[in-house]
Amino acid sequence: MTTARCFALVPAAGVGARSGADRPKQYVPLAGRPMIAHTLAALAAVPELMATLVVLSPTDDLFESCVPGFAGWVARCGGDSRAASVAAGLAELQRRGAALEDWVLVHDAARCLLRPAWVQALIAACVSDPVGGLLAQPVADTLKQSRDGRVATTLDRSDKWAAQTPQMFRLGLLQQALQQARAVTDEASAVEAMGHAPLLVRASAENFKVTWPEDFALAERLLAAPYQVGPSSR
Ligand SMILES: Nc1ccn([C@@H]2O[C@H](COP(=O)(O)OP(=O)(O)OP(=O)(O)O)[C@@H](O)[C@H]2O)c(=O)n1
Ligand SMILES: C[C@](O)(CO)[C@H](O)COP(=O)(O)O
Repeated sequence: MTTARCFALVPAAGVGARSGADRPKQYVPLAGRPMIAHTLAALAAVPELMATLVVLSPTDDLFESCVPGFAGWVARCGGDSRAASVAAGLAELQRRGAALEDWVLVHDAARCLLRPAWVQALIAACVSDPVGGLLAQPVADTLKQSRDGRVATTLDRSDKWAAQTPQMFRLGLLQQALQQARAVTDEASAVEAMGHAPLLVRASAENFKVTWPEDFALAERLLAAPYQVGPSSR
C-alpha cells in the first residue's frame, strides 16, 4: 500500500480586475517583493508538501522575473475561470506523477498572508478524513441580504463561515467534482455538490484574499510586521 502525498496547487492565472492594479494583482510589490512570492515562500516552508505547482495564464510573462529561481513546478495552463485553472492544474499534477489518492491543497496566489502553521493544521486535520476540508473563519459581522442597495433582510449568521484557502481534497475526488460542477467559486462547493461535507478548519482573519484596492495597504502592513517565532509565524 502506498502512502498518499500532499501537493500544493496555486491558481495564479487571474487578472485581478477588482483590485484596480496596473498589472495582475499577484505581481504587485508588497513589503519588498511581489505578492505571489510571499505566498510561495509560505508554502515552501511546509515540509509535508511534496511539491507546489503554480498555474499561470498562457500569456503570463511576469512570473520568472517576479519569482526568480522558483524551486517548484510552473504550468501555463490557466483557464477562463478559477475552477478551469484548478482543473487544468490537476491534470498537470497527474502528468507529473501525482496519483488519484494523493492530496491536493489548492491555495489562492492572492492569499499572501498564509502562514505555514495554518497549512500544517489543515493537513493534520484532513489527512485521515474521508472527504478533506478547508481553512475557514466563522463570520463575525451581522449579515445583510441586499436588494437594490438596501437591506432586504438580516440573515442568521450562527452557522455561517467564510471560506478561505488552502482547500485540501484527494486529486481524484476533486477532479471528478470539478468535471461535474457548474460555476463554482471554490473547490469545496464542487465537492459539496457531490453530496460530501468538507471539514471546516478554523484559521485566521489574517488569511484574507487581496481583492479590493484598499487590501494592498493592509496586506503590506501585516507582511512588514516583525517575524514571530511560534505557531503563528509566517
Ligand atoms: N481564470 C482565473 C481566475 C482566477 N485565478 C486565480 O484564483 C485566485 C483567486 O481569484 P481572485 O481573487 O478572484 O483573482 P482574480 O480572478 O485575479 O480577481 P478578479 O476576480 O478581481 O479579477 C487568484 O490567485 C487568481 O489568480 C486563476 O487562476 N484563473
Ligand atoms: C476560493 C476562495 O478564495 C474562497 O473564499 C474564493 O471563493 C475565490 O473567489 P473569487 O471569486 O475567485 O475571488
